[in-house]
Amino acid sequence: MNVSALACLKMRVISSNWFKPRRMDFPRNANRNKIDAVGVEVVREPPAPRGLPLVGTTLSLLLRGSTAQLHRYADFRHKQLGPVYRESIGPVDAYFVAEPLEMRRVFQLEGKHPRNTLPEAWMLYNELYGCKRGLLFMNGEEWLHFRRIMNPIMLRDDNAFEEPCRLVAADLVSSWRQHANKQVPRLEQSLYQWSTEVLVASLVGGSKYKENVAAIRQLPGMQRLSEQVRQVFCESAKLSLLPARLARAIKLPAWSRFELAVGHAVHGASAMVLDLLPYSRGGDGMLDRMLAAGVELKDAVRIIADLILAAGDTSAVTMQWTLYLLAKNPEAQERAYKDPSLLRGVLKESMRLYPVAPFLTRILPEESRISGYRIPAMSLVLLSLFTSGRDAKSFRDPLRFWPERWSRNTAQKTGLLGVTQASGAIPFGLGARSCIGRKLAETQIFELLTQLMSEFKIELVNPKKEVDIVLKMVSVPNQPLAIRFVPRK
Ligand code: HEM
Repeated sequence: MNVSALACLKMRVISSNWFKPRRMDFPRNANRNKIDAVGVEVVREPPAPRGLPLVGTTLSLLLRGSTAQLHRYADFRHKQLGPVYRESIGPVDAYFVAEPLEMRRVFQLEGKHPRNTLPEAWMLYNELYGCKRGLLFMNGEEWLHFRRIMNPIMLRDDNAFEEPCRLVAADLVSSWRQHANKQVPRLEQSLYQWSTEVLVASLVGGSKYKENVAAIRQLPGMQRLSEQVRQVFCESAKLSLLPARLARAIKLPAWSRFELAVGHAVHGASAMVLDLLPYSRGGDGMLDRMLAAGVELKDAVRIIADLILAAGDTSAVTMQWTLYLLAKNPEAQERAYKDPSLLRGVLKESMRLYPVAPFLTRILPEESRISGYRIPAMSLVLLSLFTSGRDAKSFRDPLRFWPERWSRNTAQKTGLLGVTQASGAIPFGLGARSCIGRKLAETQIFELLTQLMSEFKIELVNPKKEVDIVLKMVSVPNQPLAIRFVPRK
């Protein structure tokens, strides 16, 4: 990690302590029309829910499950107020947008140096420790400089991620073979380990990783790294319900645990990059390519350390939702087994229904119009991906897990069988600041699914038990997934 980037962070997540309070810069009454001097332009204010004196709408949010269910709360508000509305949640004043074309427009309005928001605790940590971090935390010219270097390295089209992803997936599937027919133990931990190893393998490149896999696994920090990354997410999630500065000021154990977890993960990941140097030289991995592109080692270390964090929860959690959906829908699973080209649709459906980041955030630099509503400069805009991904206007039979909906069909305007507006589902974001790990994430999930499904059926241990989203920084299952893999032969 939405540390989304570290979070991709993941950031994505909003809780009441995420943002600093902003001055209310226009009156609260919704839909107040304004006419300019020549009587031409009608500027509307977005609708806003009515709140109680002093507490505003906090009570409604609490009754609907608090910030752990913010995606459902925003969904309820969209149904009540429409695809664009404004609400203050705690100290945070935000504009929520769920209309696909208007969401696209937000990316056009984001400016040359797009800004999103990050959890207060992460920012506070960096401030206290004077930490210089990776892409997720950079802004302005520094971000643009490194992003331009990293784009061709990470979003390239030469299938360079395939071999590292294949090798790491083969190891995981082989470890799962020992537990065939039984509930997979420590599923979440194994998937964190898988995403961390995929990143390490991609850093050194497929052939170098193959040559040195035993030595790399023996590196002192390697065993601990995925657990350190997982801990950052566990501790960040706990802290996301409290104002971080207050938690620190009153010496809450949650802050100390968070500080410790981030310290371990950032140092562990940075040390790992240095340890990998001798193995990556002369290969085609990301690390060598970054250095060849002129990135100084100290910058490569901080950028990669954050990639390791950003990759951990996003890929691991997306894979959990994908396994859940396949197990819950055995017929769709059989169709995807028989026709592996459907796997693309499987992943798209999983991220549409269960977006790891249920909200994308942007701070728009200029005063803008969204759906005709005035959005003042420097406003926080939240794109409600949970709502837009489940909207019948964009997706036929929207709650159905239907991988074929993404198959080509020329009779449809979008060219896709069950999709009316594809930008209703943008799990990696759009535009210049969209997820830089997209290609790696897609490749690693395809590789693991391909190997797993060719050998096993994926089943739920308790098929009747419904699993739902809870927001803990990102959208995670509200209970540990109980899955088993049943050999096909
Ligand atoms: C299924 C897996 C993943 C999902 C759903 C995901 C999603 C996202 C989202 C929604 C954003 C913010 C985009 C925006 O604000 O427009 C983001 C940013 C980011 N992601 Fe991912 N991500 C995934 C995997 C990864 C992986 C594997 C890596 C690292 C290799 C990664 C690295 C990053 C970074 C560094 C950023 C910040 C980019 C910037 O600010 O320039 N992500 N991701």
